[in-house]
Amino acid sequence: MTLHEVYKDYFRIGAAVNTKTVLEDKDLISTHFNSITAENEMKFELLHPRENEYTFEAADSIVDFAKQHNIEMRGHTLVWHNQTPRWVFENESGSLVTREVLLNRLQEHIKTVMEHFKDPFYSWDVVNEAVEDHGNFLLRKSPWLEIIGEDFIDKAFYFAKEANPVSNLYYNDYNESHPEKREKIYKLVEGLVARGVPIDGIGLQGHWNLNNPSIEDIRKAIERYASLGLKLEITEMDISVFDFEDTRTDLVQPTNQMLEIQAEKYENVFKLFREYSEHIESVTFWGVSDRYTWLSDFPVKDRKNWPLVFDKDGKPKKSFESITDFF
Ligand SMILES: Oc1ccccc1CN[C@@H]1C=C[C@@H](O)[C@H](O)[C@H]1O
Repeated sequence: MTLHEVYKDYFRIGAAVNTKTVLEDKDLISTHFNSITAENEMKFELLHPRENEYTFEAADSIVDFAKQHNIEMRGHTLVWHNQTPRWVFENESGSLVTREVLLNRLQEHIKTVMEHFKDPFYSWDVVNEAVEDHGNFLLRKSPWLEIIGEDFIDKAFYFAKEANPVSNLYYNDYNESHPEKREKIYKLVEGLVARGVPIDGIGLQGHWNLNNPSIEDIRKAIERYASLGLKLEITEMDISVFDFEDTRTDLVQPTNQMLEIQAEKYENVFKLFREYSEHIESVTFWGVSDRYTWLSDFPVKDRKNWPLVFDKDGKPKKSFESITDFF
């Protein structure tokens, strides 16, 4: 059976794709996934590189692929501190714009993007990674926060809801299962809900590795976020064979032990997802197969990684069996 068929009674199964992988991996994608996310093509810098110029071609080729194969889409992402062009925050003289100017630019971007993609996606990451990982500040320093103020998040959700009342609107973040970050994300979203901001869900990115986070920490995060009465999506899942701090560059393929541990971790994580499937709308892998993963360039540049359930040749790994052979 295919991945999305196995999970049809639980949640959507998605993959992050780009204009290259939708061509090279089209069979694997159309067979195993019923949701796709554009890895980069719907980010601010790629849709709206200059104030009066929108470039939708690359994103449209991905949407066309999804339509051809009856695959649903989730949008990523409208507001982020990364991959956003400097022009958004500056006026002609290069100094920072005012709160009003930036709010107008944000509203216009969101309205234009939502109106362009006529058929609404089932969900959108409205704000990505606004919470500071460590320390006393709740929000990460960014031009969005510096120029607009703390309510840039509220405003983004209101602009998105006004432009697209159909899609589910998400706050998305990483390290979401680390207790300290979990409580900060919870506090941010609890405030949004309390103010009546139109947020529908929390995206747990799920960039994990063989050793971290523990299954228990992931369970606690799912329970904590679900207690807000919101939907959950696992939005960018991969299980790196290296710990975040591990900078080794000697491997040209994963060791058998790594693949065994990875398969066990995928088995336990998906067992947990099935247990909480009433709260989980989708599980998206941040890539299609080990042939291409963003982790081969992060956190160590040019260091191959093997984090997904299909190998570099598109063949199912032991991890694939461990998440499909459960009944
Ligand atoms: O795991 C992390 C650690 C530090 C910073 C960001 C991240 C994850 N950040 C994600 C990863 C890749 C990008 O393509 C996504 O848009 C972004 O949401």
